[in-house]
Amino acid sequence: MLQSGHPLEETLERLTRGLEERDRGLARMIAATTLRRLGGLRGLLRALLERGIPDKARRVEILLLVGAAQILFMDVPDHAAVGTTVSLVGEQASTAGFKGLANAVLRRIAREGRALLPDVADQPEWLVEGWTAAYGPTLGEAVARALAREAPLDLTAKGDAAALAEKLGGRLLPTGSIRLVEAGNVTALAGFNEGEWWVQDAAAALPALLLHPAAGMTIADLCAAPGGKTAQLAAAGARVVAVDRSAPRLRRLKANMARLNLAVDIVEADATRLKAGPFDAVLIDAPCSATGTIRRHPEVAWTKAPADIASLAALQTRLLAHAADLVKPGGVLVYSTCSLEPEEGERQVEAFLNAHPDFSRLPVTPGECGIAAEWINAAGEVRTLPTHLPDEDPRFAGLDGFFAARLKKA
Ligand SMILES: C[S@@+](CC[C@H](N)C(=O)[O-])C[C@H]1O[C@@H](n2cnc3c(N)ncnc32)[C@H](O)[C@@H]1O
Repeated sequence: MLQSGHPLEETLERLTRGLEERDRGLARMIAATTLRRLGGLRGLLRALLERGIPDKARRVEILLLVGAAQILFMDVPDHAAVGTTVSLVGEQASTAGFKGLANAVLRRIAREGRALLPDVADQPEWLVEGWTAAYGPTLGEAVARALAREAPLDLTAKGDAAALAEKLGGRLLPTGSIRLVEAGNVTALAGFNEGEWWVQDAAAALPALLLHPAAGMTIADLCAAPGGKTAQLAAAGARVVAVDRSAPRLRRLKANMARLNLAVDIVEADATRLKAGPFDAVLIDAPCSATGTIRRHPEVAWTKAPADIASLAALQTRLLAHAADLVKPGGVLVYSTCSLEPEEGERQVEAFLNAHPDFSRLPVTPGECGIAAEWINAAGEVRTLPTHLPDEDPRFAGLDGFFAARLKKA
């Protein structure tokens, strides 16, 4: 998966087909924990294996990472983690010769525990350096640490959020999202089949709120699938034109709207060439590196490279430039990304405003839509971080890293 760049969920879906739900859950947890802690775990193996592992036995390294993750970060009994890993190493002729080594390394990790972990970040260095440059050394490192934690489950209610929070025993956040921990299988939660809510990180719900959607407004959602923000706009009564260039993703959007019983116009198109509008409001929830979602998708940290950020930023620039023409005079444009990288957020908007003097920021104000002052930057844009929304109980803490700017056309 790390080589192919395929998403973790997709890979697990394929590899665990046919397993019982409990075993699938355990496999998911082992894989996600290994990826969340990959930086530290790799450093640990480098320190313990003075001579390294030959390239032809890469599988041994992967098994050791997975074994160490279970010993150091999961409730799996040490003897079980050691035993399973060593027998997997012994299963293939090409790696069987490393059984003794695997046994010795894992037993040492079990004996000495987390004290053995080197003082290195769990996220790739180039990303940590970028966050340190963007947010300062203290906050940048705190962001990297917060991204290694598991995220809670946030839901957006189609109707009365307070009533739904009570029904599900969840916590109602100031922005209207509902936060649950240890929810298990989401499709088994009350109200799923009835279309009363959908899964959406609390920060991901902010861009649509900034438009103050209401009946009588026509809104183009230019990068709409799978439809989290489309659903918010439609549930508020707006007429929504949901555009996306991916047919499979639009099929998911369609299924989601059917479950939620929401009607939207669906258009399969490249939004950089779309001929439509002008609209009262346009939302661009642009494709991005998704580094703000590493808590939920830990593979993102290891499957993205600096060149991806540059090419995504170029696409974002084109999307913004074309969207400018789709907004009617006096209308509003919200641009958002689930990225922590300023190239995909703050700098994108700065460049757009320099090139489009008919647009200006419509700053977000503290308290608007329940948005805390801490989540708003000096320019009046939303910049959430995984360190935001702290809580005594870490299972309830954090937000995805999101950027959202609201711009008004003269
Ligand atoms: C961040 S996701 C959108 C998530 C969605 N707004 C939500 O809240 O559920 C970005 C989407 O942009 C779409 N996309 C990428 N390039 C596009 C383009 N040129 N035109 C239209 N859609 C595009 C992708 O297919 C993807 O579905």
